[in-house]
Amino acid sequence: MITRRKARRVRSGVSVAEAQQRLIETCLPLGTEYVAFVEAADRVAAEDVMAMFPMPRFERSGVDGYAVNLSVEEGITAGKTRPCLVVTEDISAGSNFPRPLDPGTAARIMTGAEVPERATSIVMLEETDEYTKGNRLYIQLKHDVIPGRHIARIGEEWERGEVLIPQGRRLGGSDIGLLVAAGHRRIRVYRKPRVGIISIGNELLHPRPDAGGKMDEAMPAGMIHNSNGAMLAALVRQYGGIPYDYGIIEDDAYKARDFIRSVALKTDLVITTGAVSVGERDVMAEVFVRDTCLLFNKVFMRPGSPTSAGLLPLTAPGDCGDKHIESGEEGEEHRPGLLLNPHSTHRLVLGLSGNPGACFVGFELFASLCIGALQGAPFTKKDALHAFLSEPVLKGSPHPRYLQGKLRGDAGMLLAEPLPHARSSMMRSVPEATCLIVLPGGGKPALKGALVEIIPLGGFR
Ligand SMILES: Nc1nc2c(c(=O)[nH]1)N[C@H]1C(S)=C(S)[C@@H](COP(=O)(O)OP(=O)(O)OC[C@H]3O[C@@H](n4cnc5c(N)ncnc54)[C@H](O)[C@@H]3O)O[C@H]1N2
Ligand code: MOO
Repeated sequence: MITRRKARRVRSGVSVAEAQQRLIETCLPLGTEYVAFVEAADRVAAEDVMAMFPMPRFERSGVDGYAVNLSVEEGITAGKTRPCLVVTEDISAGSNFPRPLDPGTAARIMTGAEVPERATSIVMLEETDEYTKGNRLYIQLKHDVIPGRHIARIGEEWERGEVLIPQGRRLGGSDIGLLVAAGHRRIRVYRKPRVGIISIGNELLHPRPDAGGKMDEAMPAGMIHNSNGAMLAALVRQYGGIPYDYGIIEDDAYKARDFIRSVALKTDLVITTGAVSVGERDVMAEVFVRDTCLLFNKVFMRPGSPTSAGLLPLTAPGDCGDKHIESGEEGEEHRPGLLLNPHSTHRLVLGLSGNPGACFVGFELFASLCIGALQGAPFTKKDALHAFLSEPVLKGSPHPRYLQGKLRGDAGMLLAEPLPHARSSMMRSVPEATCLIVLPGGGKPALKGALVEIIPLGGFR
């Protein structure tokens, strides 16, 4: 039997990339559902969307002007007098079946209107002089007329059956415009992951959102507000999940496990914050080793090194937790084989640090990927870019650091500025951060002007 103390110390450390890979392997896309286009923003397409008809569907005028029926010789006059045409029709956008245009005549036509049959070109309004004779309208052409000008041909933009929106695409406003233009009223999307959020710590006070006013009046010494729970819920929503904030639980490993299991049964992913380190009350450290199929419980990074993840069996305590305890020695790697269907039998529990800065970084590096993968959004690994460090970072670290930073341009170069309160225990800088600055491990300081990897923060598409 493993002791409680040992459970907290048995650590299975991995790199950030390995931790991301292990998480992604367990996050299979959830089921799908149809939503109306008005509900589809920020959802992920679960099917290829094909055009129901070509675009344009009819020959369309690109300008306000006159449709003309002229032979090439009549239109391109090589210095001879340009033709004068009688206007026989007035075609506005939305008119159906305009009458075919007789040779040598013109029809007034608006942008977006259907071009009449036998029209050879559209002449812009500005390129004609209009005059009336008797009660008839005529136009005098001021320039040569190039055949086919300003006529958008059927299927010029897309043909019927072409894939316009690929499966796996997170839908923005422009995708929804395309969806409707292509003839669809609804789209099949992946279900939004339900994400249970649990904050652990006896020092935490629940900020009741409905209480109104300031919250600090009756706050006992030693207590703090559960700001991580609120932050995580908002971040989950930002990344397309549905947050369920289950509030605060006390530092008791068995109660924590049972509570987490009850949350896991109602959600698709559980995120906890706090109690993952090595302290006496760090009960999540115990839960991960004893009760889950551990994926990792240490990541070689700062901040957030105690970040942990495991698959919690949904039925009675599964034997995979026990297996890890039997074989687990301090620092030894133990990883379950990939489960065939983690959704149905187990639930992924991601344990983020309680330190607010570390909790934020952990969310951006790990939780956001899980929420994306559960929605079928392609795994982008948060593409890394590079920028020049605007200030030196003197404090080295044996493990890579993920510093909150702000991106700005200077003389055409991208600079990454480390933020002053970018510490694990602090959250003041978090709202200002637009990237994470990745500083390699090895203990050396990073110099001003060094080219560093950056991970832009925010949504993914
Ligand atoms: N002896 C050691 N101590 C610590 C180690 C270590 O290796 N050995 N690691 C340190 C590192 S690194 C980190 S990070 C923290 C991680 O601690 P936990 O994730 O277990 O978090 P807690 O101990 O529960 O809390 C840390 C800190 O954050 C505050 N907190 C917790 N929950 C919330 C919340 N929901 N909202 C706002 N603030 C929260 C909590 O009050 C603490 O101040 O451990 C180091 N220690
Ligand atoms: O890993 Mo901790 O988040 O550095 O302070």
